[in-house]
Amino acid sequence: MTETKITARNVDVFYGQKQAIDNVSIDIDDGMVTAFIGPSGCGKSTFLRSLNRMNDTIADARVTGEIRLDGEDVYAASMDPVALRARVGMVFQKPNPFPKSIFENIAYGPRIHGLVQNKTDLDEVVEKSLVKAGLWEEVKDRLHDAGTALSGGQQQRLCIARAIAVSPEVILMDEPCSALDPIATARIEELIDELKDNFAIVIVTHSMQQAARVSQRTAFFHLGNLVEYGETSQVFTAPRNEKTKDYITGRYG
Ligand SMILES: Nc1ncnc2c1ncn2[C@@H]1O[C@H](COP(=O)(O)OP(=O)(O)OP(=O)(O)O)[C@@H](O)[C@H]1O
Repeated sequence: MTETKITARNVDVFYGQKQAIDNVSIDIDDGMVTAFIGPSGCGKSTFLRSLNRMNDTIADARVTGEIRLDGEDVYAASMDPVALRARVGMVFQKPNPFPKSIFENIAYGPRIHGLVQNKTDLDEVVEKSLVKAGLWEEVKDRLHDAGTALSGGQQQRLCIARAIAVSPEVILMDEPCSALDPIATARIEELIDELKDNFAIVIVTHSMQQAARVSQRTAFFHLGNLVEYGETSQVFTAPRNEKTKDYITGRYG
């Protein structure tokens, strides 16, 4: 049975006086991939970042409305943003490994969140995370090499492994393949498909083909509004809204 992981109600996001997200309400389900699509500047990344309070780091950004993770108010004073971002992890456009070894990239999170008691536990978490991210076989003999020495696609899988290492419930991905070649992209897409059974995944993508390939739900944003949200197959084959139809048929973008 489908379970809702995140509920957003009447969410507005402002940068100073400028409104970037206008009254968005959406339920994001567990155990599947939700794609956010829409023309450049429509607010996809802004809304994505509001789900784990990454907008808190932008000085003049302001979020109103309600966002709940498993019923808990994400913006409550009692919610620790650092703990929240471990529960709702994030993978960015450009792979951004720490300037540390492959091992340390993964070990850092579990250590600071107190998820491991000793070196054996830590080794196990590092291995499991790299296995889940499909990177273990490629790096197991060079765990102490710099993470930045990996290829772009490997670095992105390292960043996914780093997110997984702290046992998140949700993984937010902001155009995770935009800096990758088609082969590395295909590898990440396969990985997203494998991971979806254990996490709720939300992906912002400019590629409608990618949204169609990897997601089960698609949300179409336009000028800060959520125009249409539904099963990916429905949104792509029988869009209910004219604007969605125009966008997916390439009439504007
Ligand atoms: N840090 C910021 N300060 C001020 N305005 C911003 C900031 N980030 C985004 N915006 C504005 O908010 C609006 C939504 O931007 P956002 O990046 O969320 O859109 P997007 O749909 O993800 O775009 P793209 O597909 O080009 O990445 C845009 O008008 C943008 O210029």
